This record gives sequence, structure tokens and C-alpha cells, in this order.
Amino acid sequence: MFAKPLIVLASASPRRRELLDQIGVAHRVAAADVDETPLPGEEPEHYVLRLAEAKSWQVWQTAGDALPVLAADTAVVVDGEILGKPRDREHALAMLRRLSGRGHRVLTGVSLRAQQHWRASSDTSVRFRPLSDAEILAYWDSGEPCDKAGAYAIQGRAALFVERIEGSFSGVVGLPLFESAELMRKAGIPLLGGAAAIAGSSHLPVREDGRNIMEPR
Ligand SMILES: Cc1cn([C@H]2C[C@H](O)[C@@H](COP(=O)(O)OP(=O)(O)OP(=O)(O)O)O2)c(=O)[nH]c1=O
Repeated sequence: MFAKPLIVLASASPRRRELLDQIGVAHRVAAADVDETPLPGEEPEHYVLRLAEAKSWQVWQTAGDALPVLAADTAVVVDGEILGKPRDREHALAMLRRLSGRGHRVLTGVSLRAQQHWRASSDTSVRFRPLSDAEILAYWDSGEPCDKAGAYAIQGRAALFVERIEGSFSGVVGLPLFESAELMRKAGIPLLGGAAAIAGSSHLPVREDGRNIMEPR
């Protein structure tokens, strides 16, 4: 028997589903379809939060069953530039060559929408060892890069490239579980049998009026 869903996950990403399963949050899925083009000069944290909010809003408007809606967006950032999912093979190879032998950041924005709106983000530093061109080509052939931000999956074979990570592993995979759980507790969604809000948390609720509200935190 399936557990009754507690939330709607506004995502087509199998990784996000698996991560929610990992912490035992029963959910149903309704994918959102939003334009992922960054605004001119947009800061990476603004970008991932804006897209996460747009995804949760789109599903909230159409879901109809009043369940809280959770959405996320992940971007790789190198030299201040946002790398999304690669368009094609050449784009993926160029991204991987750029990430080789240096550090980058992975940002994930999370939005949880019910009668109120809450949001959070994770910012993780990842360092790749130098990659040979043969390795990069073989990695493309593995099929892993094509639907991943930055053209890699830390939870897959790209684990072979990661020298160091500081921050949220689940955030890199696409849904920072610690931060998401804080938001879910605030919304009264029971986790491990409890539903109490976390005292002193820094995540502030966001006014609910349907617009993207991006005041600095
Ligand atoms: C960096 C990295 C990203 N990713 C994935 C997570 C996301 O699925 C994807 C980033 O693209 P997103 O646009 O964040 O998500 P999505 O289009 O896959 O899914 P949806 O919008 O429907 O929720 O990259 C990994 O799986 N592993 C990694 O190591």
C-alpha cells in the first residue's frame, strides 16, 4: 500500500524524487515547465531561487488539492557564470573542460508553497581534479552528463572527478535535504513523526501574492 502524499514535488527529476524518498516524505509528482534562461546580469542565488519559486507557483496554481508544493533548481557556477544543463555534446564537453582541475560552486534554490511561502538555498564548493580529454569524452559517452547542471552527476561516475566537496551533497544532487526539511517542518509537514518548527531558524516566510519576491536575506 502506498502512503498518502504529504506534498507535491514540482519536478521531473528522478534525483529529487529519490532524495525525498530518502527522508521518508510521501509525495506525488507534478512537473513544472519554466523558462530557465538567466536574466541579464542575474546573480546565481537569485537565479536558482527565482526558478524554484516559478516552478512551485506553476504547480500550486494548477494542483487543486491544496497540498504544499516543493520545487528546486540547481545551477553550477564558475567564474560567476551560471552553467545550466548542456544543450548538446559540444556544450557538455566545453563545460567539463572548464571544470577540470579547479573549484566551482553548486547552488540549489528550494521553494515550498502552501498558504505561506518559504524558501532556502544551499551553496556548495566542489573541486575537480584535472581531467584528461579522453576521460571527458568517455564520460560523455556514459550518457550521464546530458540532463545535469554543469554536465555532471556527483552521485554517478563524476564521483571519480571530485577531489573535495564542502557543503551539501544532496544540494549538489538537486535537493538539499537539511534545508528542505527545515522548510517542511515550518509548514507543519511531519518528519520522523514530529512536526514542530525549528526555533531560531533564519529562513523567513515570503509574502504570498504570486510574484517572485527576491528581497535580500
Ligand atoms: C551538479 C549536479 C546536477 N544534477 C542534476 C539535478 C537536476 O535534476 C539537474 C539540474 O537541472 P534543474 O533545472 O535544476 O532540474 P531538472 O530540469 O532536472 O528538473 P525539474 O526542473 O523538473 O525539477 O541536474 C545531478 O543530478 N547531479 C549533480 O551532481
